[in-house]
Amino acid sequence: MEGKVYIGGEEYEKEFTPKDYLTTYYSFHSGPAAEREIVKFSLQNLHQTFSTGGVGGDVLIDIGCGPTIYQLLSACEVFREIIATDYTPQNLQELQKWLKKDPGAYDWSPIVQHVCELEGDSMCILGTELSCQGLAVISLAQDTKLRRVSKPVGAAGGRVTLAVTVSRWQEKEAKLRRTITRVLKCDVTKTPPLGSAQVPPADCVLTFLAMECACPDVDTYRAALRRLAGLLKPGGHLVTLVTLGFQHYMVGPKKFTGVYLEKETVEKAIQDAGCQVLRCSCVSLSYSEAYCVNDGLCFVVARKGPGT
Ligand SMILES: C[S@@+](CC[C@H](N)C(=O)[O-])C[C@H]1O[C@@H](n2cnc3c(N)ncnc32)[C@H](O)[C@@H]1O
Repeated sequence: MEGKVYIGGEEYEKEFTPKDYLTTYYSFHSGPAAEREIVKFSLQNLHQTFSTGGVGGDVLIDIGCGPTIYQLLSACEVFREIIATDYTPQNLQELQKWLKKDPGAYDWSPIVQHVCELEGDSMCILGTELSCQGLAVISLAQDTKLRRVSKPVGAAGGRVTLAVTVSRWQEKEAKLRRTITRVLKCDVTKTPPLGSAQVPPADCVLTFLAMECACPDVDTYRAALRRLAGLLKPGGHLVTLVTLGFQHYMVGPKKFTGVYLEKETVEKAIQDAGCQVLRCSCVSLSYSEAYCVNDGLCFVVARKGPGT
């Protein structure tokens, strides 16, 4: 219905179309620059957090994962198990399609390749035979893509040594598929948020762009963050990306709203949930106006206190 605005929970089940959401916000190469820059900001922060940032462990729970996997590409290198959760059944089905390599699954490969580049791909030195025409022969494993070959760094006795950079994006996809062990329903407005599902205390709870959509007001947002902190081990990390000044966003022709948040409200809610903010990076990036009205983004890493 024209002009209708939807809000978290049940309306997502009726109105949210995963493919519309994915093509609008995650068409990495072919979509608008604003959406691409936001994805790059997310991937850069996630890469930093899960490589040099010291966040890792046994279990990561992604809350409000939607139909997306980009937010888990760096984490899958440093967690034994990832539990992906969302409110909306069709989002969980879309995620399952990707996990099962269904032919209709969304193609995440441009984003996976970008993460592999952030991680430096892999540089290897190959000793290769020279062919009778004097060309170096390089054999690559089936799941690697050649990115760069340097000038020879050495040559002796019919063999030449080359520095080669290969992209291992398919290996990365396989690793993420292995690491996501469970896909569960969640509702952050309910206690417990994962219903009757038994999950171990998490080393990390990650939630990207979901709480501001799931919660209609600040009190609900604050209560939801307390529930998320309740899923963490003492000393575990909360990693979140929040749309600041959020008013609404479009999923195909449907308009969804949520809670308008400022940086201070986010930080205070995290602290009052028993977590210490370790890092808070806010940027003035906004989505294309036709898709989403917001005023910047905030990436936060926080740690749950020992006695909470
Ligand atoms: C904007 S999407 C974010 C999806 C994904 N995390 C991303 O980064 O693109 C918002 C998500 O919040 C979820 N959501 C809505 N209400 C919720 C609730 N009560 N509990 C948990 N998730 C909810 C929706 O199903 C949707 O997947």
